[in-house]
Amino acid sequence: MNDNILRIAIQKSGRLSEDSLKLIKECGIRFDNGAGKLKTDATNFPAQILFLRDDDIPGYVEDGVAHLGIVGENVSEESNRNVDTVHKLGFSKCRLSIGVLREHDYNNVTDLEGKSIATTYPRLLEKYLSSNNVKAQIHEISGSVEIAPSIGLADAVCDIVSSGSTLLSNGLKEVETIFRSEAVMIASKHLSDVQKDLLDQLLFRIKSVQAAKNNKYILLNCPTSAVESITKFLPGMRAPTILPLATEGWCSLHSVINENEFWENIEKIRQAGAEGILVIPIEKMIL
Ligand SMILES: Nc1ncnc2c1ncn2[C@@H]1O[C@H](COP(=O)(O)OP(=O)(O)OP(=O)(O)O)[C@@H](O)[C@H]1O
Ligand SMILES: O=P(O)(O)OC[C@H]1O[C@H](OP(=O)(O)OP(=O)(O)O)[C@H](O)[C@@H]1O
Ligand SMILES: [Mg+2]
Repeated sequence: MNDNILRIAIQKSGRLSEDSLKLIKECGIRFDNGAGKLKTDATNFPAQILFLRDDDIPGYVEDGVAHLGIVGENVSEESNRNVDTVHKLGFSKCRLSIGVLREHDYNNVTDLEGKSIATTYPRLLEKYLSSNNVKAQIHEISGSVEIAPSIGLADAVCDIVSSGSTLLSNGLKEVETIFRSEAVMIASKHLSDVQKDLLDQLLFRIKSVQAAKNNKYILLNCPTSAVESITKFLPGMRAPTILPLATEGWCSLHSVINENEFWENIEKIRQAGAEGILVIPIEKMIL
């Protein structure tokens, strides 16, 4: 086996596929992923991409067949495989929740005592129930879980929820959240030194891509006298760039602004005297 390349397993087709492919491409790794291909070599980075069922990825990574994998934390935790979670990726956010029929008069988790619960996540469910001292019968099924109560297969379900529309359209209500998940990168515990170095390079690129998404480049004009108060809201990566304008007493200020604080800070900057504000996306941000 070649210890000098990174074999990265991603989901072949499903909820994680598009964002996983996009992330690898945004990291500048080029490869041909023609339809039906289950394995492809990167052309400009020592990596190979494997396209697999997501449930198989933690096992492949534990065995070292794949060195890295992108999966939901829910799948990684449920698999209980001996792998390292090296980075949270910020997409495919969802929760694992318990749902019961809407007409069920549910008060708290003890109402599940002696009930049957259909799920694809028996291990996570069992952990949650035993931490709440509840004994219920876990009925493991591999899909279409939300149908179970309406056909008499189980009293409750434990499945992935995002918008809640699948629960709603199957006559269910969400009563307990047992796990919050997002896509994560997992790594084998048996990487060679070269592979560890390649992983560091890849994580550096991923963090630069994520930082760029979370920040915007901002340019504005302001009276020179307002620079100090505006800078409080725009500290930049080190400090803002200040350039004089052709108009006496005015300058142009360039900085970065965090997406989460954007609207709140824009208002404060305007009140401090900024005008002609331009906000531009950043493609990569090297921290
Ligand atoms: N509705 C959703 N919104 C956001 N993320 C979700 C949603 N449903 C699932 N996920 C996340 O995406 C992962 C993959 O979901 P998907 O439905 O594609 O899995 P799957 O049907 O088991 O796929 P596979 O065929 O590869 O086994 C889940 O494990 C979860 O982390
Ligand atoms: O709360 P919601 O936004 O409705 O999302 C939740 C649903 O999404 C997933 O299924 P998916 O649609 O991926 O289909 P699947 O059953 O083929 O996995 C999950 O298994 C839930 O059924
Ligand atoms: Mg699966």
